[in-house]
This record gives sequence, structure tokens and C-alpha cells, in this order.
Amino acid sequence: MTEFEHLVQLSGITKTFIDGGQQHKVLDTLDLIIPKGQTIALTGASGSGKSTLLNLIAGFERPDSVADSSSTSNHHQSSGTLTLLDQDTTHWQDKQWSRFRQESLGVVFQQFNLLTPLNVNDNIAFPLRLNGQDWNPWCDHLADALGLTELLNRHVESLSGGQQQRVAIARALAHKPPLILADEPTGNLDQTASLEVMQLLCELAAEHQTSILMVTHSLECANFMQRRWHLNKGKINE
Ligand SMILES: Nc1ncnc2c1ncn2[C@@H]1O[C@H](COP(=O)(O)OP(=O)(O)OP(=O)(O)O)[C@@H](O)[C@H]1O
Repeated sequence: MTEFEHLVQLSGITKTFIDGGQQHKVLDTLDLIIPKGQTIALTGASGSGKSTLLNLIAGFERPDSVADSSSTSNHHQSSGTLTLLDQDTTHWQDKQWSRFRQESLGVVFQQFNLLTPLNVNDNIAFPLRLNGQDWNPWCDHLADALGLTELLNRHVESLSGGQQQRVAIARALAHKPPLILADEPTGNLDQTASLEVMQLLCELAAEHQTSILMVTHSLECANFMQRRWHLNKGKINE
């Protein structure tokens, strides 16, 4: 992969939802940069927009668009700029978003989105196979560290919530992407398993300069990250 200056950069991004006829501005002309290799804990009250921010960076949501005042036609432009790997995403089509997610992103979201017809092994190896790779010693290490070695042949739908969460974490880390977005990745895990997950994330970040943006309500988990961001009224405070 080519070198880049900023992994993620948001400039003046606004996101508004309309609910019951009322506009609700969740992100308000937000500016932020996630440099390569930085690990960040994201906190904020329920409903402050943490998941929305992760969804925007992953391309599952789009920023608001505003009427283009410089144009006489009915053109709209994005409320701000979202730059990923030094590329402006404003005009990215689905194909470019898919490629970014496939090659450069690992996500652990609240819904694990596991591939239910497949077993644990195939779920973990899925991002690797999309990138033309196969199961490798790093996958063995992930399975071991996450307590999944005995479960590799099990269908994911037969697993408990905590086991499914660990599969989702292994899948996000399998292809060693430069960016991990995690939304309460240890929400279903006990304290011992949570600490093991945090150690694994830190190991990946330290060895491969992986950047991590992790939503957490746990101070203990937040302390594993290098920086702490707090989202309030559509803005980030550090
Ligand atoms: N698709 C949507 N349509 C309408 N409103 C939405 C949508 N997605 C999110 N919202 C609203 O945006 C606000 C921020 O939601 P979001 O899920 O990003 O918050 P959060 O900080 O992740 O909350 P939590 O900690 O409870 O998960 C909430 O008021 C939510 O109701």
C-alpha cells in the first residue's frame, strides 16, 4: 500500500437526521484527523453521535449535502470533506467504498454482521480471501488469543453473544487493516476477555501502525488507547 499522510481527515462535516419532522444535527461542522498508528477512545453520552461518526468514516452514512450556491443548476455538494488515505471521498461510488472497506478497514460494530451460513473459521478468513490471501499464522494467533481455537468448526449462529463478538473482532483484525473502527467491541465480554481484546488491539497497533477509533463506555478500556475524544453537541473535545 502506498504511504499516506492522514489516514482519516474530516473537515467541516455535518450530519443531520430528520425525525418526526424535526431536524436533529448530530455532527456539527466537525473537524478531526486520525494519523497513522494512533489509537483513540471515543466517549460521549448515549445519542451523542458516536456510531454515526463511525458509520460516516466507514461509508455506511453520508454527510449532509448542501445546495451548491456557485451553480445555477440543482447541484448539491457535501457539507464538508471526508478524506481517507489522502483521497477525497466526496465523489466515491460504491465500488470505491467497497474497495476501501475490503483493503483498509476492519469494523466491529454493535451488530456483529457475521456471515451466518459460515463457520467461525470461514468468517475469520473472509476478509483475507477477499484480498486473495488465506488462513495464516496470524489467524492462529488471533483464534488462540480470543479463545476461538476450539470453536473454529462451529457455525456462528450456534455461538453465544460473547463468542460471536470475539469472532467479529478476529475477522476485523485478520487482514491487518490500517484502520479499525470498533463500537463497544467488548460490550458482551467479561473483564478478563475484555482485557485480552484490548491487549490484542494494542499489539496490532504497535506492530503494524494500525489506527483505532474505539467507542467505549469503559474507562479501563479507554485507558488502553493513546488519546481520548469526547463527542458532545456535534463536536469533539480532547
Ligand atoms: N438513521 C437514523 N435516522 C434518524 N435518526 C438517527 C439515525 N441514526 C441515528 N439517529 C439519531 O442520531 C443520534 C445519534 O445516534 P448515534 O447512534 O450515533 O448515537 P451514539 O452516541 O452512538 O449512541 P449510543 O451510545 O446510545 O449507541 C440519536 O439521536 C439517534 O436517534
